[in-house]
Parts: sequence; C-alpha cells; structure tokens
Amino acid sequence: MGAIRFDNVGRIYGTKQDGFEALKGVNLDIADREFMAVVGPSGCGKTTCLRFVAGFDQPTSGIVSVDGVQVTKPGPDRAVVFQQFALMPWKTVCENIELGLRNKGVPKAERIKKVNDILALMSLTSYADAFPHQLSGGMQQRVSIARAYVLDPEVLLMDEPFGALDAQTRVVMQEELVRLARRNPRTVMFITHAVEEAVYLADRVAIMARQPGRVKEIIDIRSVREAERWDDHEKIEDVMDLESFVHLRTQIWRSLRQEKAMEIA
Ligand SMILES: Nc1ncnc2c1ncn2[C@@H]1O[C@H](COP(=O)(O)OP(=O)(O)OP(=O)(O)O)[C@@H](O)[C@H]1O
Repeated sequence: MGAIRFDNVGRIYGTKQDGFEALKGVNLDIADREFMAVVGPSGCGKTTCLRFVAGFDQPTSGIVSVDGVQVTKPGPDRAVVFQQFALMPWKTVCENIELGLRNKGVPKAERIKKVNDILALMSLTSYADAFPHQLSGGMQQRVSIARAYVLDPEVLLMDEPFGALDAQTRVVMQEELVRLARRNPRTVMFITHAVEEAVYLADRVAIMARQPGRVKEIIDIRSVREAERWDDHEKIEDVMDLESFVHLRTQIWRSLRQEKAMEIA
C-alpha cells in the first residue's frame, strides 16, 4: 500500500504555446514503505512533484498514481508536512494533533489513545496543553509531524520540513524521524536541499535536474546502510563519519555539481 508512480510526467505553466515547461518526462517509482529523498537545484520542480502526489495540482502530461490509482485530489491516505509548521494557533498541541482524527470520524476513546501514544513517541507529552506560540520552532515541527503520523497515512509527503530549524534542532529532528520511520515505516517523499540529510534519512535519493525538471539519477542508500549497519549508531555524527556515508554524500554532490556546471556552461 502507498506505492507512488510518476509516469512520464510533465508540467507546463501558462499556455501550451507560450508557457514555461517546469517538468518534462519525470519517471519515478517509490515503493510501498520506501523513504525517498528528492534533491536538486532550486526551481527543478521538487515541490511541484510533491504537490501532484498530494493532489493539490495536476500534471499537464503523464500520470501520477498511488497504488495504481491516478491522483486527482487530496485524500486521507496522504498527509503533508510543510516547512512552515501550519498549526492552528488557537488550538493546543493536543487539539492540533487530534483535529485530523476528529475530521476522519474516529471515536473519542480511540482518538485519545492515538493522541497520547504519538505524544509519548514524539516526546511531547508535557507540552500537550501548550499553544503553538509557546513552543520553539523545533517543537512546533515535532507537533506537525505528530499530526501527520497520527492519521496513519499510507503516504507522508514532506517538503523541506526541517528547513526553518537551527542546525542543532535539525539534527535532533532527523534522529527522531529516523527512529519513527524505522519503527513505523510509511511511504515517504521527502524534499530537501541538504544532501547529508537525504543520505541519513532515505532508502534512496532521487536527484533532479533543471530546465526542464526531471529525475536524472537515483542513488540506493538502503543497501549500503544495511550492509554497513548504520542503524547501530544512535547519533547522526557517528553515521556521518563512516566512510560509506561520506562516499554516498560525495557521489550526490558530484552529480549536483555536474548539473550546475552544465547550467553555467
Ligand atoms: N504557479 C506557478 N506558476 C508559474 N510557475 C511556477 C508555478 N509554480 C512553480 N513554478 C515554476 O516551476 C518551477 C519549479 O518550481 P518548484 O517550486 O516545484 O521547484 P523546487 O525545485 O521545489 O524549488 P525550490 O528548491 O526553490 O523550492 C520553478 O521555475 C517555478 O518558478
């Protein structure tokens, strides 16, 4: 459940005759419960691709599908976490997390249990009654992720979720997301500009190119992570120190730099 497919996807903004071709021939398969990070230069169309899967926008050519069904609108099988936390400021942490469950018609007793479980899992229990403005950015993003996870969606779509956080908070959130993703795997499409973040979190990394936007290369991380037992290390800096990690990071940087060089040439 939750397998995502981009089949020869294109997007033209404006008219077909006089438009801007943002994406052309995007092909990408994200397997059920796979964590796919997407990297690429600014403007290559990462967010546009994510919006297709969310059902917020439609391609002008090709098909985006989840489990073989073409996506035409948003649905409860897909949850989105944005860079800006987008919490309801007048609702408490607990109420923010509960809202989606309420909209889904989940009975009260079950709602309370689910909310309490996710609060504990995300170390948020003592903040349950706080309002968003009383929390740091990192805490607010933790609530956003809890709010998405509690719905138990097949697909989690994350657009630079840690982009607005300071470096230290970002590391803590990355470690937590790894914990969550390994314990309760979901199909994840995770957009980031941070190559190290992509290598640390993902099973595979899709590298996009620009003008027009397309997927130019896919790097397998999972087989290396498993062979080299990255998950035995609790801290991100210990993983980032491993030769196998450095090698993959360099490979992705090289691919991105090649792209930049071609743009400048
Ligand atoms: N509504 C729109 N109308 C016209 N052009 C658009 C629209 N939305 C996006 N674009 C263009 O499409 C291209 C892809 O945009 P998109 O936001 O998907 O890129 P991105 O890779 O996510 O960029 P960034 O990394 O900077 O967030 C960009 O050139 C952008 O200017």
